[in-house]
Amino acid sequence: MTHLDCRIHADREALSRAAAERVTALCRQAASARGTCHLALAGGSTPRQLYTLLAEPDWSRQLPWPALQIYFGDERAVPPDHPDSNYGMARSAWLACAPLTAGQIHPMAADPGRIDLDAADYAALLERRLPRNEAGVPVFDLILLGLGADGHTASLFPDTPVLDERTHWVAPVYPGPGEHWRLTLTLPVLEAARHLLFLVAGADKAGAVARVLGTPAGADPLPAQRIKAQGRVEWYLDAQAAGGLQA
Ligand SMILES: O=C1O[C@H](COP(=O)(O)O)[C@@H](O)[C@H](O)[C@H]1O
Repeated sequence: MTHLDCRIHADREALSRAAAERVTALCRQAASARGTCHLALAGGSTPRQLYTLLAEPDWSRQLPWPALQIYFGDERAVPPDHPDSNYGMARSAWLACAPLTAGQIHPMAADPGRIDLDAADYAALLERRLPRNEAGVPVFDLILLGLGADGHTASLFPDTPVLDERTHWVAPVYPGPGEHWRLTLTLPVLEAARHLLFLVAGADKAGAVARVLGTPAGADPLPAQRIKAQGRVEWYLDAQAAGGLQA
């Protein structure tokens, strides 16, 4: 990865406040430089507190609302009101009270019965709405990401074929028995983004963080280690998640 930048915060609360400040600043920068900010949200437990903060008036008034276009980095094939829906979580924590029109929010619809078509539809949406780089890859201004204890990011799981996907911008993933099918942005899209912001909290992530940030990629890199970012990558960790890094 290039331009690696890692910040360690005392706890989840401090991490979320710092991330709210950074996300707000990056959205404002994109809006003033290019008129639009194409922002992809992460799901999972870590960003919920960030979204809740962004819904508060002090943060909300700083966001360039008319310029925001909101997308998702990954999604499970569940209805929006399902507890595992990334869109459902972002909607209840933030988007439901945001001054956005429906046309500014782009949930990643995923239905297990037509998952390939859903992937193609979301990729086509990205091609229509986002600027593209010289290789034709849609370019986000900012993608928020998390890191699972197993090293997955977005829904790029270790040892799944999606890690080799270079020609489709959105792909289906089946993480394993008992799991929902998912859709995810693929590595070329993460790599083309202007900014990637990883938010990682909790002691269960310490091993994955130490491996991704503290060791060379080696022969069997974790999904997050495979990202050859063309833009800037920033890691916001809490002290527990950073616990395996050398001081
Ligand atoms: O499965 C997922 O997990 C990752 C990490 O989530 P967290 O709960 O450990 O914060 C998340 O980034 C991704 O969007 C989600 O679908």
